[in-house]
Amino acid sequence: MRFIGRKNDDQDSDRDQRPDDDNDPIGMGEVVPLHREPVRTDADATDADDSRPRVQDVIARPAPAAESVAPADYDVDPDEDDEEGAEVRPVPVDPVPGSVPGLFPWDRTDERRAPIPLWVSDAATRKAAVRWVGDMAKHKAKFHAVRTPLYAGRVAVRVPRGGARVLRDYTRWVTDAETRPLRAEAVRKADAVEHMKLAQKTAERQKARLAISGVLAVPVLAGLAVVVFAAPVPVAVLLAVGAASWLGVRGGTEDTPLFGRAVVSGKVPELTSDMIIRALGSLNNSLLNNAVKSGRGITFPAPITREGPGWRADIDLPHGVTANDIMEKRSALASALRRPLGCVWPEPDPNQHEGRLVLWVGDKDMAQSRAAAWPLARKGKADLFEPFAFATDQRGRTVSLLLMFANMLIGAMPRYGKTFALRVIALAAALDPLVRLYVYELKGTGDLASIEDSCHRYHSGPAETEDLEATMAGLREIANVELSRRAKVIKSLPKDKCPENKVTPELAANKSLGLFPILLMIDECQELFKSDEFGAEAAELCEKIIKRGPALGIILVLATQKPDSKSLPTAISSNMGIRFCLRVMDQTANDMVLGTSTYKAGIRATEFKAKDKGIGILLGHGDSHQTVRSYYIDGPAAEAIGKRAHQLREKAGTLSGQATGETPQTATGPRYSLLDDIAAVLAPGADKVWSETICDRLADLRPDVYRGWDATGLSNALKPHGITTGQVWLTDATGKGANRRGFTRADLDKARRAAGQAKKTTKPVTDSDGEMGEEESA
Ligand SMILES: Nc1ncnc2c1ncn2[C@@H]1O[C@H](COP(=O)(O)OP(=O)(O)OP(=O)(O)O)[C@@H](O)[C@H]1O
Repeated sequence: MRFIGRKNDDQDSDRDQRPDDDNDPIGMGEVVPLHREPVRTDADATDADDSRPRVQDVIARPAPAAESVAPADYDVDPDEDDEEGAEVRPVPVDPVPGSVPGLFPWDRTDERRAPIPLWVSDAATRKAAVRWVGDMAKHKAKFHAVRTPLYAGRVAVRVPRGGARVLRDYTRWVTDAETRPLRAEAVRKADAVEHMKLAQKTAERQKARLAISGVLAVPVLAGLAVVVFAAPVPVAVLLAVGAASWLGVRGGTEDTPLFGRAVVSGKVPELTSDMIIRALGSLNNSLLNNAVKSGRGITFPAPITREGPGWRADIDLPHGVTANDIMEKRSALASALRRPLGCVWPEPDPNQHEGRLVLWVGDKDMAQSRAAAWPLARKGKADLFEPFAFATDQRGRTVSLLLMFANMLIGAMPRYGKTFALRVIALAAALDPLVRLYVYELKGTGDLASIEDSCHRYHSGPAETEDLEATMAGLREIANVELSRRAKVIKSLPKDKCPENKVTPELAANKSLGLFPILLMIDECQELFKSDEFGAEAAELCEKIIKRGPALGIILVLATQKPDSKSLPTAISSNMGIRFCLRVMDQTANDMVLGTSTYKAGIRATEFKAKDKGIGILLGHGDSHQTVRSYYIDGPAAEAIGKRAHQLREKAGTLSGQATGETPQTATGPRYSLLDDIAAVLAPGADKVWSETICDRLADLRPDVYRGWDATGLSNALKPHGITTGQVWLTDATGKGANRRGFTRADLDKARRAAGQAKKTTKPVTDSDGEMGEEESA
């Protein structure tokens, strides 16, 4: 039993020396923890208040017999404590023996080991095994096929020697050569009787063997004659090759076998409990050191087994040491185990206590292990309401991602796999025909072009003004229009159809509601955020989407190669739900992508090396972070998947926007400006107007652009132009006065003048429906 509070000094020192002695910490037989009941000393008697039980007054003494501990002893009545003359009565604090769960086997929470080995039950491990056998067979066939001429040469050289050996062995057999030493020994001992016995036996054997040879010679010679004179040439050649090979093998020496070895045994050292304990003891952790020294405190709740291409050990660390403590020292652990860093993966077990460590040690460095094929690469659809395969973990198991109701940030230094990771997400979303795709790639290399013809909006460009404007158009369309439209639709739905006030698969599938999931993806988003012209507005719009989008079925995925506060506003980095950080150089970048203090907590993408392409830390998708490698989908594979996605959408009738051939209104497309359009529909002489009136008139003016706009959307669209809407008193057509949201002509004129000054020459602008035009000088 254990104590709460303080024991006497002797006990403490003893306990220090024996940290794991559960049963007898002070060497006095079983001890129970005790509260001090009213202690009747003279000093206490003078001050009744001091006699109340206090935690630091806990004492210990030999345990009473278990049965003498009545449950009533657990109730300590504080009033009783105050009674003068009460006896010192120890009160156990541990539960009554027998009341603890675990007394009966069915009360225990023992983990059951899987009856079927993992390589049979786990599809990934099974696939890895089958793949290994196939690969090995292929490799051996290729290895020996290439060496065939060499083997033929060796056979030719060895056939005479092989023939001579066969002849020698035959002669030895016929002449009973193996008994020759016995006969010689009999001669040496001058044992005539023994010699005669042996000689007679030998003569009999020789006779019998010659007879056998004579009988066998007939079919052998006949067969030989048939092969030479009558057998078809291929059969004769095959038999000749077989015989020559046999003689060649017989003619070889042990040092130079006929066939070379196709595989040099690269034995991976086994992982043993001794190795693990020694390694844990070298991590400079005093609790671990004590446990290693005393030989107690580190236990293995399950045998060390093979799991996937590596070894798995489940370890219960000493009390007070957490799995996180070990993860922080992964590199020291790898050094202690004498394995490359990319092979050593300590992790917590989310289903167990904090001190349970799962240590997986791979046979190969993660970066060198073979990349698995993406499960959706050849067939299948995706459903963004369900997790889709995004990556594999160190053990080759699929790691799935549920993007619905979340946002995602991907960050890394250049050339470490951001775009490849984005490609997996983009292709998965493209394979869900319900999802509307807005894809902006500001590197300009067309890395995501494979899904262009499935996208509602797609733009790829080297972050020039027009590329940023195209991206802003998409952002405005979603943040200023879609968000409020969707919120209205959801609000108007009956409770039984939308109980959680968020988009459900059923609502998304109902085309008339327009609540299809939207995936907005911006690669190299730092280009947008650091732009003087668009940065602030982009940050504001993204924040809006991040906060309100998930419930409304809108998913924002951002990728950046420059995770610093200027290139990635904190309001955005701190609100992203899912994060994937590939290799970064420093703590700041690490914490920007993965979240504040993650570096300190030992979650470090800085530890990846130059070879760790596509490998990163994924956080926010499950209970704990994971090191994963995104699926590798190269250009041609992406093209093929993109084509399939387009066909799926065509069949489902969900192609829209640019995918249907609609030309986005770019800088060279139709030219118009929101401010000019408002000026055009504002009644002459009116010095103020309601937003809803302007929305109706704008929809009449350009239905393709302004249809569906409401007062909120208009306010959002006007904000970047410096116009704030507010309550405006006007009378309606019936002459009834009312206060509604609107703005003044003075504000409109001011904004148009400002726009004119900012752009003396005409310059492309985007409106809030994502269409682009040109704003002219006022
Ligand atoms: N999952 C992966 N497995 C193996 N290699 C990968 C993986 N992902 C990326 N790579 C390799 O890394 C290289 C760079 O990838 P990618 O183009 O995605 O980098 P990036 O971070 O987007 O670069 P940039 O910052 O220049 O945009 C690729 O050419 C590819 O060879």
